[in-house]
Amino acid sequence: METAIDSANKEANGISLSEKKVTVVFVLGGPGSGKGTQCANIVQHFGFTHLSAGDLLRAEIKSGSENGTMIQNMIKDGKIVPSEVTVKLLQRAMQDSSNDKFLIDGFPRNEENRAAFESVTGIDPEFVLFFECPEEEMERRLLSRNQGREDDNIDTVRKRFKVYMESSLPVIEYYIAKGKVRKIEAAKPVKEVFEAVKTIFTPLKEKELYLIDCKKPVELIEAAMEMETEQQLSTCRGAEAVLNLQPASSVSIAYHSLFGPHDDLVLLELDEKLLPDVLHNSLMKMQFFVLRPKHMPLSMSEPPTLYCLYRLQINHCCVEMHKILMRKIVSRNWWHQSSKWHLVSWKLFEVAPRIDRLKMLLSENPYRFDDALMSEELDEMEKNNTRLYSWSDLIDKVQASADELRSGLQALSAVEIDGYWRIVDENYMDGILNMLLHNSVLNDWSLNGLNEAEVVGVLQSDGFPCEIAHHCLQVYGSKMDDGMWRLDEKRVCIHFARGILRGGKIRMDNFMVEWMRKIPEEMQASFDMLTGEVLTEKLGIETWVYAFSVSSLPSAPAERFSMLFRERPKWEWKDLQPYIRDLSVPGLSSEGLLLKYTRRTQPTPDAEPVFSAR
Ligand SMILES: Nc1ncnc2c1ncn2[C@@H]1O[C@H](COP(=O)(O)OP(=O)(O)O)[C@@H](O)[C@H]1O
Ligand SMILES: Nc1ccn([C@H]2C[C@H](O)[C@@H](COP(=O)(O)OP(=O)(O)O)O2)c(=O)n1
Repeated sequence: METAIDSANKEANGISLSEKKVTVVFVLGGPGSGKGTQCANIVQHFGFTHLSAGDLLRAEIKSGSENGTMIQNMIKDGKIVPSEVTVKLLQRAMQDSSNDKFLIDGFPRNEENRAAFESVTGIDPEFVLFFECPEEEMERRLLSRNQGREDDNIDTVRKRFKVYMESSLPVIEYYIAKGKVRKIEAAKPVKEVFEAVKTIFTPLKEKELYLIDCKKPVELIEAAMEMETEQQLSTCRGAEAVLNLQPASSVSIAYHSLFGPHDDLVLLELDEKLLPDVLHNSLMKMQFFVLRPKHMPLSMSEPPTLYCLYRLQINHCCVEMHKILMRKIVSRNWWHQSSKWHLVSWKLFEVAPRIDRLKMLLSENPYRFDDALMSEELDEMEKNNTRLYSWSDLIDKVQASADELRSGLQALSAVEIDGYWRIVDENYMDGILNMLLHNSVLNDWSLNGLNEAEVVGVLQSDGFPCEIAHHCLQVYGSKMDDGMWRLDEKRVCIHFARGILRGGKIRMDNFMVEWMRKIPEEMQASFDMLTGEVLTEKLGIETWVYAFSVSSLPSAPAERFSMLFRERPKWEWKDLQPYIRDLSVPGLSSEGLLLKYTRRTQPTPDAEPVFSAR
């Protein structure tokens, strides 16, 4: 009968394992230190294949190999079997496996083992996991192991300890010198030991990022979630466990092998109202979408810069999604292995939506007077060529929730025209606002009580499209309870200040004269309104004013601060505050932001603090 050793011999000239690019972790420690127990956990969570040298040798005895008796006698005596035999068994097991990540447990047990493995396979271990445990504890464990092992008797155990001290410890010292040993205190309870083991394997896993593939059958996701979370969270299972995850916490989830491998990120967006449905009834209809484009940054060290999105579909019709309950980053890897489940652990980070990107996209092609004339003639082809974005295009490109996108569009004063979201050119907005004000004088309208239908009708007859007329009311006014519109003094005044300052820096007195001249009679402008819109500068005895609008600054804090300090190396708090109050960084207070990006100095205790670049 052909044994494992015989056939491994035959294969010795086949594909070399080093060509197969395998990852090997050696697991060492005294007999009974818990190597086998922890290896089982590592396999479950990190997708390695476990190869126990002892188990392979015992299987070889059972197989009736010609070496069987020799191996049996050596084990009974606590001795180490010749490397030739053990290395071939390991080599054969690795070659037979479709996995490329192996935990080799109980090997190399002496220098000869180590050298033979190295020269036969050419493999250098990724690292060596070393379980350190006092002898009394190991002895106690071995004598109550109850696996029917012939060598778990006090005499053999003592011999094994001696061999371990004399032959195995030098191997560990060899790897310590190479900086490869990761030591674990193994005398603690199994769970605690595994916690320590996990932290060692986690950085290894983080080298790769994976995602859920939306094209795979949904039942598999659910089944997989059920399986893993059942073990992990007794009160909270399946999709519920995922949905209930708190930011910065994590849960391990298993996916069926049909899902892998993946290399992207996922984020969850879900209408709160749908939650009960999702949790109790419609689980089978869940579908996951991946919206993160390939070019997104993958750095795990800066979670707030990562954006990912996974969406929920119910009954195969896309549901309008209102609220991000959480964003999830699949932060763990996915080892290909022969067993059918793969494991992945999710970590949640709150991330900010990419509103700068929205601004950039919409600024590519603002809506101008010409568009108003051409709108009807523009066919689909032309629209594609002129970079227009519908709601769903923006959801895809901006990676914000529906709510965030809506408020981003509002902040940019964007308007939906013919199904595409547009920023309206400033000159065009100026034209329509002036026309509205002009008509209010002609028709004796009060700016505190404008009739929508009348205003829109008149503006339309002046050649402005209906959507733009409505948009003008929305941008510069607010609708009151009685259905009438009131123009907002501040917004109108800022509009005119911006218009004047578009020409560049201007002396304060000239600016004030021109500004007052533009402002409608019913309104009162005050310079305070321009906080966060303009900066002033003393040149000799004169004060000059220039546009520096918070809305034109990037929304990412690092870029924002760098822009601010480029503008002015030192800022007093009262000047700085309007330019940073809108910054919202999940998990970081405004105090935290200042600490992170600025250096604060206070010449005397009662002087105003001054902020400069850190
Ligand atoms: N951390 C631990 N605390 C208590 N008992 C343990 C622990 N780890 C393993 N054991 C038990 O000790 C015995 C030896 O563990 P095992 O994993 O077989 O060790 P090894 O593979 O290093 O010889 C087993 O019966 C196991 O259930
Ligand atoms: N590299 C190895 C590993 C194990 N053996 C033999 C000698 C060991 O005492 C037995 C049992 O090893 P195993 O790793 O299964 O068990 P313990 O860690 O000693 O509890 O197998 C060997 O000869 N060479």
